[in-house]
Amino acid sequence: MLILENLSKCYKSSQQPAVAGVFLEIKTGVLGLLGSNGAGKTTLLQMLATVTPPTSGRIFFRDVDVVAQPDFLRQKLGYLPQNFGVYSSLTALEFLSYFAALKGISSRNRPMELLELVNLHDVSHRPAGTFSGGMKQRLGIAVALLNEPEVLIVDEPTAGLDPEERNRFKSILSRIGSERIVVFSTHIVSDIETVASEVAVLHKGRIIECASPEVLIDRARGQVWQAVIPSQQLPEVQTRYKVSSVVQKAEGVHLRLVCPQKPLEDAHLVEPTLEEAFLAINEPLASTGYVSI
Ligand SMILES: Nc1ncnc2c1ncn2[C@@H]1O[C@H](COP(=O)(O)OP(=O)(O)OP(=O)(O)O)[C@@H](O)[C@H]1O
Repeated sequence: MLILENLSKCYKSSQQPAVAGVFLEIKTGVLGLLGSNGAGKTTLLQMLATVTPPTSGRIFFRDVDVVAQPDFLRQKLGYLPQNFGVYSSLTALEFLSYFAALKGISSRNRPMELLELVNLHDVSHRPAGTFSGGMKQRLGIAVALLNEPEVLIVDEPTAGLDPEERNRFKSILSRIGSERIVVFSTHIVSDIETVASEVAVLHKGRIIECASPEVLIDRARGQVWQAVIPSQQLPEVQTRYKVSSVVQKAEGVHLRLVCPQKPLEDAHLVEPTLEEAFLAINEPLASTGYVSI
């Protein structure tokens, strides 16, 4: 288990802390760290990955304080940073073999085993520079897994990927998360939906929610409504309520909105989506620009 205790990070150039007083207990499984741009996700993951030290607070891995002893976690850690780059002229196999040598991995078979795991074995002899964004990300995961880490940290892995690549990537993360700690950050709610066993929501450096997707959806039951309104009423409804979807049809505008009480006379309750569960959490989230794709 990874335990974050009152973790904070203040950069010298900024008056606001990037991460402020975070407490978290991270167990085996996939933790999705959800937050809008600038919420502090990268800073938090960099502290977890022992790349940057916290200004205050502690991180424990198996009861060892890894702020004081970073090497204890580093040996058991895989980290895929946000801007992972490949050496374009090296083939996937050469690239992995190069990192295997750097990390002191003696098994000659390990690079090919990992290329199979991330489904790149068929293109192992292709230069990595010719790969799509998703293929490069999968190669990055293979690099992060070289040392068989117990903790895998992945920063915004699905940014810029098409839906098919995104799904492939998520299924790899969920397979890895069945036996290790995986922490990945995103600002896309639908990324969390199918892969994360727990979700922590970061807002202005603070964790404002941490629960499983099922619990979050359950809490939103009774607060999500569907209604059909004339299109001229839409601007007013949008200013008064948290509207989660709008579909224009011949008979009027079909909309879904999040509200603790019945908002409109003809509204009826519907099953919440995870995105609506986030809208229901509290006010700041409504304006943080989460997108569902
Ligand atoms: N090296 C740095 N020096 C000063 N301020 C920084 C530094 N890195 C991040 N920040 C600031 O800390 C805050 C959190 O940034 P961070 O990159 O951790 O957020 P994020 O949630 O990962 O954002 P994004 O989704 O855009 O990557 C922001 O206000 C950012 O401007």
